[in-house]
Amino acid sequence: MLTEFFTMNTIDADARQYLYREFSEHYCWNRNSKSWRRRISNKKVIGRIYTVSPSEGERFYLRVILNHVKGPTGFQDLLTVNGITYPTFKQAAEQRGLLENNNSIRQCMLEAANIRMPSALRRLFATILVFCEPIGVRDLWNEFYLHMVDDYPSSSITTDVVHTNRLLNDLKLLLSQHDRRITEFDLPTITARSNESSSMPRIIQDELTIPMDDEELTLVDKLNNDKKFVYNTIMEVIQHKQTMTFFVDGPGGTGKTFLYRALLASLRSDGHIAIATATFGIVATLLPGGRRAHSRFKIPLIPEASSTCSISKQSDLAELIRRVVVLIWDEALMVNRHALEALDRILQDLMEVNSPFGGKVLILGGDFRQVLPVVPKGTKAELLDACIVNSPLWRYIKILHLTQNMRSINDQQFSEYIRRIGDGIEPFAKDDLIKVLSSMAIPWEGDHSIAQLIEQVFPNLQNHAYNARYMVDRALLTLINEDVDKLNEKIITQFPGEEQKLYSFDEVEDDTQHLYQQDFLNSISPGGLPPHILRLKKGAPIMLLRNIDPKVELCNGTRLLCRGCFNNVIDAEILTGQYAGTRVFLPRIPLKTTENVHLPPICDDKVSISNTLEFCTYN
Ligand SMILES: Nc1ncnc2c1ncn2[C@@H]1O[C@H](COP(=O)(O)OP(=O)(O)OP(=O)(O)O)[C@@H](O)[C@H]1O
Repeated sequence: MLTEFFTMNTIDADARQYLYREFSEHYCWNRNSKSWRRRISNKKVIGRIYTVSPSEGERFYLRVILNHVKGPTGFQDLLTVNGITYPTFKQAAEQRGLLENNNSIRQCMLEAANIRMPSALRRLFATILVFCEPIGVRDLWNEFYLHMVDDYPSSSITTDVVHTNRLLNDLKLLLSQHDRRITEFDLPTITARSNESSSMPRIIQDELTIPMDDEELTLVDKLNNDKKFVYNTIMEVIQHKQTMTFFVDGPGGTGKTFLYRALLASLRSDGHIAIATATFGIVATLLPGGRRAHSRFKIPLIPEASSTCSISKQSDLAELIRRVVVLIWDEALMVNRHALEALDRILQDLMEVNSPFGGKVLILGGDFRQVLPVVPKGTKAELLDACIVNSPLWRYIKILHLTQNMRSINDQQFSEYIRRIGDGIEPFAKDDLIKVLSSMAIPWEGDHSIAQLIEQVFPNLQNHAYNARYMVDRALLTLINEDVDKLNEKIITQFPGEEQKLYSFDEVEDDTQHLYQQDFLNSISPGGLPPHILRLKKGAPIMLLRNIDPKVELCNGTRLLCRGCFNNVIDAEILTGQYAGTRVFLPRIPLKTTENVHLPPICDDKVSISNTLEFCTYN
């Protein structure tokens, strides 16, 4: 059947659009003539390939390739990758990026080193140390040392030791942003300090030296009336060293971020320390020196009623928090109240003050019209219970309101419309559906309306593939991942140039008997994990789904432009924010679902396996 499948692919162009397992859905097998012929009936057929255990060696790798290569014309074709024919299916599968290769971390560094961007390479090396738990760190150091120091100035008297120390100090700084120490890794010892002048902890120095351009200092003068009132109320409390927790409530676009920036600029320019955080990394990037609240305060990822933050009283972070005059937490409504309660507990403990948030001035911000915190598979009651407004702390919070929409100040009709929806007073057109303004809508007239939508949002896409400005201003948003995948599929084909496919390596932890087949794992995308196949082209916009490097604003939600794509690394350019234009390397990193995925139970003659297992992917 397989060799006849090859034959059909040689003679029938239509056949070549299918994988082997899909082929039998369109062609049927004639036992007598031992050949395939096109199906005539519309009967639904499900295609599959016999399962093969990894212990069967080459047969297993042949199956892996068959599950990814459409229209092969023979074994030779399957063994050939980029014009080179490999002696085994295993090698061919590795070359196609279908197998996790022991060597893939080295390959990743190698691919990145060829692009000759030493500072991005140093950052990549630190990312690999933090996320990929590589074996043979010293070998990687030795092999890529020269590439990583390539841009350090050299003179006739510069010794190797100078470069080594400089590189180690740079790595130390990069690792410290992930709360990791360089001494945890098998790297040479630093024999000379960088020019750190004071004994002040690095974390405090960083806060005191957050860069601020002149524009930030002018924001206070530009505040409109409602923001001015909120600003003065907060500043008065800070200046009189009183304690208070505020909640700044404002629909999207009313200038909450603008207000925080004005507050931060005023306080920091007076030499005060003000910590800026947000629930999501991408929101935090809008604030100078902003960090994700969970990572800044070391809040557990899934906080519970009695959780606390893991900050020891003697740590530098504790010292920083003691010196802080104000803490800002944007988009606080989208966080589980247990996270806020954990912060309250740790602040009381660190400050040794028995009042809400240890007597610190805390500014929470958000919009009551936004979505509530996520409680996976939670009931309505559980969802409501998770909101910070239902925390016992809420009664200590003073609410301040912003009302004037500054983002659409020149479009009152839209601004009013958005407010009515948020307040729940826009009349329903039918059931619980509201009518979208006709100026914003493309009428649904069948599938071609999708093409129309794409054309409307990305006009003349082919001519703008590398245009960062063009990409920044455009995005299609949808509610569910399935639609995202469908739209991505359509849009990526419109980009010029050759497509590169990147595959994840999926596995179920503790499934030593390989009861879950690769192709099954590849076919599911549990929450938070990307799809098995990433189709990329140079010039295509991409979005990062993981907090990799908050310092350069590389976090969940950062938008980038693909500048190059290899089997183990993506060369990308940051599109927005302070670091727009910076080139970064994105390696494959292991990802794990935050919760157990309910996989179907597998029953075997001898084995049955529980159906809630952790699912990992290496994307
Ligand atoms: N007083 C002001 N003067 C001029 N522009 C302003 C003012 N306040 C806000 N803006 C502008 O209005 C836009 C929206 O402001 P901002 O992003 O601060 O709102 P937001 O409430 O944080 O919105 P969201 O909740 O959607 O994040 C920004 O472009 C900001 O620069």
